[in-house]
Amino acid sequence: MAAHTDTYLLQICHVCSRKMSIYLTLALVFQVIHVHAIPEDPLMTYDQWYSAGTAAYTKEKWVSDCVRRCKKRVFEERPDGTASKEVEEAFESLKPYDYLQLCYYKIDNLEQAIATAYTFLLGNPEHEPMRRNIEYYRKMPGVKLDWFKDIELKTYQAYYLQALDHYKKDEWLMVLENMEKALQNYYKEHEQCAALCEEKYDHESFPEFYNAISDHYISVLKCKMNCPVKMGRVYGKPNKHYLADHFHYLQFAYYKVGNIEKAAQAVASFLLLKPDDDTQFRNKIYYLTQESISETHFTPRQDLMKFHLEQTQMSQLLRYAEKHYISADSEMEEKDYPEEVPPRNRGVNPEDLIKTYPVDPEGIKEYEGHGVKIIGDEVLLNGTERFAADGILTEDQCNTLIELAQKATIGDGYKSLNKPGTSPHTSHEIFAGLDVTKASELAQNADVDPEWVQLYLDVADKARDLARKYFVGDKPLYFDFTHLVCRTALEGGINREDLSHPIHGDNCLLLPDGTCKKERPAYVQRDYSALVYLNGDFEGGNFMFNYPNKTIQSEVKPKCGRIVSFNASNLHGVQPVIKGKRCAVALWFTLDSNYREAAHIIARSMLKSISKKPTGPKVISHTEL
Ligand SMILES: O=C(O)CCC(=O)C(=O)O
Ligand SMILES: [Fe+2]
Repeated sequence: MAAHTDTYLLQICHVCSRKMSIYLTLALVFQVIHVHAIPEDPLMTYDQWYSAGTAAYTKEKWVSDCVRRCKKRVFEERPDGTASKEVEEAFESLKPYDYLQLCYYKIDNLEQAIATAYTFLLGNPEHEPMRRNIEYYRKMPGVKLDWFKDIELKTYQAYYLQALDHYKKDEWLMVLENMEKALQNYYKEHEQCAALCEEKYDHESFPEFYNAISDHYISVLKCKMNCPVKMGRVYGKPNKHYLADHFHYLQFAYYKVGNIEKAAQAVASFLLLKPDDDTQFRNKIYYLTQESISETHFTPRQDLMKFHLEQTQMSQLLRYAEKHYISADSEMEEKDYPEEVPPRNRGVNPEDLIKTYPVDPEGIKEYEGHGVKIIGDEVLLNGTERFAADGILTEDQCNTLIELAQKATIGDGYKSLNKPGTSPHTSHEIFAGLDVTKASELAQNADVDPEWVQLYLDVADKARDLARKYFVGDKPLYFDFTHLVCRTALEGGINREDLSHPIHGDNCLLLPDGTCKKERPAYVQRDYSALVYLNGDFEGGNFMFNYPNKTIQSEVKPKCGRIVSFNASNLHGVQPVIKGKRCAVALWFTLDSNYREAAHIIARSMLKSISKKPTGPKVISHTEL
């Protein structure tokens, strides 16, 4: 490469390169940072600008093209805020830096030539000519090391890369400091990226007003959904798990500095984004073996939950739009949004064991053996994949488990949603729960009789066995989460219009149109659910299966030893507990071994290690049905 010194050419090149860099800055700035700088030539589109620059470059017409472009001085508004696909792709592969570096070199701006060459090479490490250029620059006299810098690097990426550097050197506190900053800057950058999607939208035709609004909105949503993809590029290379990876490094660094709770939280955050990750699942099992850690510590971080919820809602909206608006080519309808509370007092007093609409007595089957009797099937319970049975626990066993539940922490399991002392679902009840890990810790600390915990684990096993036999046959069914919960009515809730537990599916997000989407943050891994009831001496609190419009399909009145089990997508809820305390063991099962709850295994081994041997016949056996 030979440097030109001709002054005129130098000027022209300067203009060209300025246009290129204005374009670069503007296109990136305009699209990413939302700053409306006024360019020299407001009528030129980005595409025109880009092709002008590249034409001047490729034809080595450093004079004519640049001059022609530079003479055009019209001060109107830029006609197009977006670039074509090809131009966008060129930018993504950092191609403009290739042009720019030569331009800078030709006008003897070595510092910028080096920075642009270096930036290009980072994104295109296999590019031999640029590698040779860099070698050439390195050997030039007067060149400073800090001229080799990445112009494209954003703050969020810079912190991320710094954190990785510290990670390599085992500097854990520095990893934490930089990775936390990287995360906060990622969210900020994402906000800006999403804000830019609100830019004007060019309609191909002239649709009528409502269609125009819908089209625009859909295009904005699509653009916003693409932000994490765009932002996951480091040095021009895509990383699909860029955001999730932050939590991987955070969990390790928090572990290294001894903050196991934050490490567990980071694992849960990672799994929220990438639920089938084996390594993090194994980490989770490992952390669960630590004394201070229980299942409840595996709650994703608030900032991520907020971010993830927004993403999920956007994708739901987009799907909804694609299904109902784009494909059907019709307007979205609001009219069949269901009511929040199902119609009650349908003239039937829920006194019977099971109330169904309609009732089919023929559907009742006796389930032979071992004291368990199926009292409700798909016909009786008026829906698919569901059953109810009696006799899974004796009165004594129910009382023991209720006693164990007294040790439950208020709000346990729903920490993030719950005001202390009330239920996450209704302000008229107290909600307190105990998971198996917590229960076994209580046994270990001699706060409860280990037999009680053994009973808790055994009834969970029995419920799982029943569900497996009823729904899946020979395949294994794993525990996903197990929770002993009591809901206690507060005074003065007689005329309540709310529910104890709003209508929901256990593995999906219920949308206003009554469909239930299997998407995070719902626990999509859950395949079957079961409730084992421990008492019936309270008012209200019937379990119900519901139609998508939230009206009732069938009800189950809780009583000691009764189990209701169903496909986790079945819509269901709990009617308000008007008086007294309602206790149950809630269980969620999964067919996916990646999600198996390690807590049961750990709890059993904890119990084994407790010297006090269980006595008496309270423990139920894992009998075949
Ligand atoms: O307690 C019940 O009957 C149902 C509770 C429930 O649906 C849940 O916790 O997801
Ligand atoms: Fe549920």
